Amino acid sequence: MKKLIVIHTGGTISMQQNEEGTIEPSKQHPLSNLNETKDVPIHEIEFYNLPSPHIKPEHMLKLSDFINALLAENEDIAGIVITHGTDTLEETAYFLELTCKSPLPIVLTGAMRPSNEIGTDAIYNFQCAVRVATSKEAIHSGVLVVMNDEIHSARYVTKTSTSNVATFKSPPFGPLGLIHKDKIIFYQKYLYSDKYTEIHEITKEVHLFKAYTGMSNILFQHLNKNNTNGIVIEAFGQGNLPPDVVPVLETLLQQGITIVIVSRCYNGIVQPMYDYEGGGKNLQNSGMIFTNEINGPKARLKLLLLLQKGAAAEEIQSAFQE
Ligand SMILES: NC(=O)C[C@H](N)C(=O)O
Repeated sequence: MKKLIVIHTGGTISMQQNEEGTIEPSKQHPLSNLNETKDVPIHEIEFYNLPSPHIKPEHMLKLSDFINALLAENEDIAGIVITHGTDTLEETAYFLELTCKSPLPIVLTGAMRPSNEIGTDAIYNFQCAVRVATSKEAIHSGVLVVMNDEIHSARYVTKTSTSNVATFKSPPFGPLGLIHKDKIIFYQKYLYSDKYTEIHEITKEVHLFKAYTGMSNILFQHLNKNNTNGIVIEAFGQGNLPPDVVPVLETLLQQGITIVIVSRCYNGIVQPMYDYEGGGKNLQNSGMIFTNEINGPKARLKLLLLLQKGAAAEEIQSAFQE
């Protein structure tokens, strides 16, 4: 029988509530040796024990290298479950989507309440992730996130509530599938596929900004080609910015800094519709790249990987059109 690999990285799912009611990392992983989750042989690895706000792209790269090597060297693996803090889970999931080669299920899960708190979702989410990662339907479905009886794709999933257990949603299209008591059903097929990106280190700097009314150019003025390789901006609506920031952004473009525009709306697409100062048409004419269906943090990771691999301007442009 093929085995399941479980990789723990930390987060609330790895923590315990103490007597004061606050949540802290625990020495012994609370989900280790859980008999009720083990219908398949499980090989467990404590890769990190980090709250997810401590996770950096460097950690993600190490994890992705480890997974690629593990799957290349072993034929007896059915799938992989990764436990992770929920704050940045969607970023690690998308990084793995961009950098892991295998069609085998890679499923991330986490918890909003630690395993010793009333109403914990830790054990249940873990058990569901194990079921999905060992299901045939999950093969060739991209990197998945399993929380609260739902299966989401790494590309679309996002954390929407600070504390509710039903926090993970895929705003544009909903979950790919649902986990029922006796079966797992995929209701949507994941058609999209980001190209595999191979990188070996992280040295590039990509910054993320969010547009707001009266946005000042003060922050952009501190950027230059010596401290910045790329910028992602969550722009207004269909991809528009306040006019005041445009001249400084154009200067940065002239220095060879790549600028990618996503929307700060979580539904709909960006498109160069408006032809006024700061309007999308003007931004695109200046050389900014528009991209859809990924949020700011994910676009930032994608740009980081593309720049890191040394992709030329046309390759970056077409990767963001995928
Ligand atoms: N629910 C959680 O896991 C949140 C926690 N702060 C983390 O991301 O590590």
